Amino acid sequence: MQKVKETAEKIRTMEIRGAGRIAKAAAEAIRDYAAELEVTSMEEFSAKIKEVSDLLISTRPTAVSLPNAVKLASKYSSDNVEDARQEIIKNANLFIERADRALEKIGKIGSRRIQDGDVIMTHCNSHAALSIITTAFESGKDISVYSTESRPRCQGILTIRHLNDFGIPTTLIVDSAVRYYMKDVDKVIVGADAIAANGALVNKIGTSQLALAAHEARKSFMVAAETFKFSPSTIVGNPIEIEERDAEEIIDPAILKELPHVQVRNPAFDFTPAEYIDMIVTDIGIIPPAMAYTVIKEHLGWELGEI
Ligand SMILES: O=P(O)(O)OC[C@H]1O[C@H](OP(=O)(O)O)[C@H](O)[C@@H]1O
Repeated sequence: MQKVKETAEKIRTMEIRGAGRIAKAAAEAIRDYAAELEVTSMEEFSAKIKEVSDLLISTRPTAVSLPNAVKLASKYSSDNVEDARQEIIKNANLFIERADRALEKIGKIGSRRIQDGDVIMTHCNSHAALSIITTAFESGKDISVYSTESRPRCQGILTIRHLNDFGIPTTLIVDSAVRYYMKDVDKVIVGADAIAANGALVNKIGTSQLALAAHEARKSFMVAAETFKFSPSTIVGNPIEIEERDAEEIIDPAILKELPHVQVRNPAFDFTPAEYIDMIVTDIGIIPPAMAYTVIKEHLGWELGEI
């Protein structure tokens, strides 16, 4: 349990972050917990697996990859402990392998849509979006990137380091410079924390500003998302909760204490409506946002069981 608690804490504090990475970390945590779990009955086994699943899911509320991963990894049908344990180990490993393969596939599929000479803008730090960009560059395309700072956690710094390691010409800009530079950009590529059944995207706060600016400037807006980023529960109209993080990510609490009339809001994500999205690059191919429901139904729904 201690190891699961540590992983949960790392996800909560964002030491482990990125919708895909937290999903993989949760699957690993459940697998290792199940492998070592000592119980005397199946009831106890089920209760313990549920307890760790709930703990992991509670760490961050928005990225649907997390509950999807937990549900897929902790799935078992056997009614004896040893077989159920082996099922969980197998399902968790399957999820982890699938997640790694998905990133590669998204890179291959998405990079075909990048033209030689393209200037790309990206936001935050998405491993899926970066897979497209670096695959295109490695296939010999002469591209360059504008990367936003992505306040308040500044994940843009991770992105520029990654792009720099590949030797990709990159410009770091503040979030408020997105519209100013959009005229110089050919394509916007962002990741996803969740995609709703109606094709709306939930991603790092500020993503919808990139989408609006791209729409205004008639630039292409591409989303890179593994199929496990699609949200099954949105089929039945459940909303996706937007995580609001601590004020101290934005302002020193000592300063805030001196300002009794000031409050701070710090939503970590926003919604981009489907009409601003040209395509979603998934591991099963490129789809228009209107096909989100089909992805959930045919590639997630059955595996996740009852919504
Ligand atoms: O799964 P990958 O593509 O890496 O990232 C997807 C998204 O997850 C991140 O969330 P956070 O930084 O954990 O809040 C960003 O919003 C990013 O766009």
